[in-house]
Amino acid sequence: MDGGALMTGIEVRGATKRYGALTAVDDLSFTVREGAVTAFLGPNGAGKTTTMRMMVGHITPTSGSVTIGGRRYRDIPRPTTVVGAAFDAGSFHPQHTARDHLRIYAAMGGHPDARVAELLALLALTEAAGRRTATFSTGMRQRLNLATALLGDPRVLLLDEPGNGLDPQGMAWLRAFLRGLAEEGRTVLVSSHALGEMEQFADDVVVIGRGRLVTAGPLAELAGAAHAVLVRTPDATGLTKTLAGAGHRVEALGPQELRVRGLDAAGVGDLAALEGLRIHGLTTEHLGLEQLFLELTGPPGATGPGTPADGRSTP
Ligand SMILES: Nc1ncnc2c1ncn2[C@@H]1O[C@H](COP(=O)(O)OP(=O)(O)OP(=O)(O)O)[C@@H](O)[C@H]1O
Repeated sequence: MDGGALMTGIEVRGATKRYGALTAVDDLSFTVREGAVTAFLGPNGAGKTTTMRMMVGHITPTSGSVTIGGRRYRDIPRPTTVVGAAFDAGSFHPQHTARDHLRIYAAMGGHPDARVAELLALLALTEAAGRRTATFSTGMRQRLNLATALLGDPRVLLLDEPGNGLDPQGMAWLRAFLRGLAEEGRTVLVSSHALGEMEQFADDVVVIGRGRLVTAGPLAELAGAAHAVLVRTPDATGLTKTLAGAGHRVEALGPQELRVRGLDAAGVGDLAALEGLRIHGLTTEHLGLEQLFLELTGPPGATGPGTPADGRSTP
């Protein structure tokens, strides 16, 4: 996520949006790189939609800037050829057919009419093309929304909760589809509050809470950092003292079982060896993104980001 490859990357710099006394987005900075799927994560009301709407100029930041390929959306000529955005999948005119809908948006964006049939085929909507959108299922709506965003063959895709309401099959299809777009070199930013969904296919994550950045970076790095080590030791008391003294979090699971955070298995073994403490077993426990997310954003009602975990174990 370095700033070098920002041809069609997204750059959010100190973006703030206030609504009266409420600060929906608060001095937010992050970048989104091309050729990757970036999961934009946060609990309800965190400010994801507000931030994404700033990217396409629907909302003007109170301060700070949001640029795509170094330009504000409104300064991009024929912007829908560069940026495709999908927000509310429920906002189609109910009497329009899928084909009508796409033809109207194609005309508005100056895209060739032939693109409509191409996209209907790509999104498996050809058979339903003549049906009124009022009769569409959630999955069809989400696919029509994606088709609309793709009309201008944009290099940048901003998708607000595209997985909302999808069944497991629909979700599997969406994951493969978005990965394909990223592999073509596109910038794909996908918001979600359903974190388990994103864990399976995102390259990078940006986590926000209460309008502020909580963390951003490659998912693998974050998930790698979020592990615990389960230790079996007859010297639990001594090892707890040693580990806690070195600043690591230790939880007693039983008389001879500890869970350690902040250190990998080799580190635990080395510290124990230094102190002449016996280790009978070391297991690394990987935390899923869901657990990581809870740790980062805190449980509902927590006072701020970074609230420590409540010590629950993962299955
Ligand atoms: N037009 C508005 N006027 C006043 N407050 C607003 C407005 N739009 C959003 N907000 C508030 O800003 C905060 C962020 O909202 P936003 O919709 O961006 O969050 P979100 O992360 O997309 O949430 P969700 O996952 O629930 O969609 C919320 O507290 C919301 O109530």
